[in-house]
Amino acid sequence: MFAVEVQGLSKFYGPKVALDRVSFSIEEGEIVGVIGPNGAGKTTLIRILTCLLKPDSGEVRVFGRNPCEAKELFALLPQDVKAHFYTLTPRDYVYYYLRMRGVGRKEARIRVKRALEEFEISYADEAVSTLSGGMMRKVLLAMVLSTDAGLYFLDEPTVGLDVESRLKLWEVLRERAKGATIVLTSHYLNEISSVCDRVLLLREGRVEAFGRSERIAGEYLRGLHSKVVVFGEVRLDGFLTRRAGRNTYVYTRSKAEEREAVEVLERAGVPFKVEELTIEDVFIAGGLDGGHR
Ligand SMILES: Nc1ncnc2c1ncn2[C@@H]1O[C@H](COP(=O)(O)OP(=O)(O)OP(=O)(O)O)[C@@H](O)[C@H]1O
Repeated sequence: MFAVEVQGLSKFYGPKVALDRVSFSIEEGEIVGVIGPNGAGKTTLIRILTCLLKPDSGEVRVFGRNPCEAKELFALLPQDVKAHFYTLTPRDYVYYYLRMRGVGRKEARIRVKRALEEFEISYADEAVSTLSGGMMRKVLLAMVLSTDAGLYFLDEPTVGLDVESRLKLWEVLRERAKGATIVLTSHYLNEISSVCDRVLLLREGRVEAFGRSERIAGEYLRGLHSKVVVFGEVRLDGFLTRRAGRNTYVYTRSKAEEREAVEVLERAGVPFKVEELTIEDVFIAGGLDGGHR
């Protein structure tokens, strides 16, 4: 049985199409990253899969059931949690969440300890009103992942997390995927491709691609060979270049072109680094963000 199955799913907000005949299925035990530019429909999709929003048309199945009848089988970390119980502590959050999901007192206490340790939450007994955004995000992650759900939906789990916490999360997710399915959205494209088995690329409400990130990158970046990251502003005529803050990305089409770019940059004495193409380049060089593909 598929963990998630979606057929011809569409969702409109008034005249606006948020999801347009979306179809895909996710195997049990997979980690799938839903990616796409702002407004692509990622959150709308997660909300429909978790019974927070009704689709206008199409079929949605979570472990073979309507999502609203499968709530005990999945756990959700929403994109933004607007209201908090300010006097409660991280320990209370995880504990009461588990109790609400029917876990007994003793078992809940064991799992709270494990979850707080797993995410290295050293502030477990402080009121959540004193926590920073990133600290709170970690608490919510520990809370959601403390359950033994068969399926986790994590909408932007890394927002506000520092690098170390992000890497920790990827490690926890890889471990958790040994017995569960995980669907997550994130804007950290390179990290998402290292943690996810497959990525679902949405654009303007449609499935643009679904598969291994290397395959998608290969397909969309056909004709490109490598990326030269130049630490500064340069103009290289005849090359596909993109400005990235203080850096310039120079895309080469062949090994010969890469050598040519390297020689020019060495002669000019500009520092640079040659990198392999990744899924992030699909957005930067492939024009998915700019919509001119
Ligand atoms: N409540 C709403 N009312 C009207 N339009 C909405 C509503 N929610 C989302 N939309 C529109 O639907 C489209 C998809 O939005 P959604 O939030 O699903 O995108 P997203 O991919 O999650 O974006 P982001 O990366 O910015 O979080 C967007 O064009 C958005 O403007």
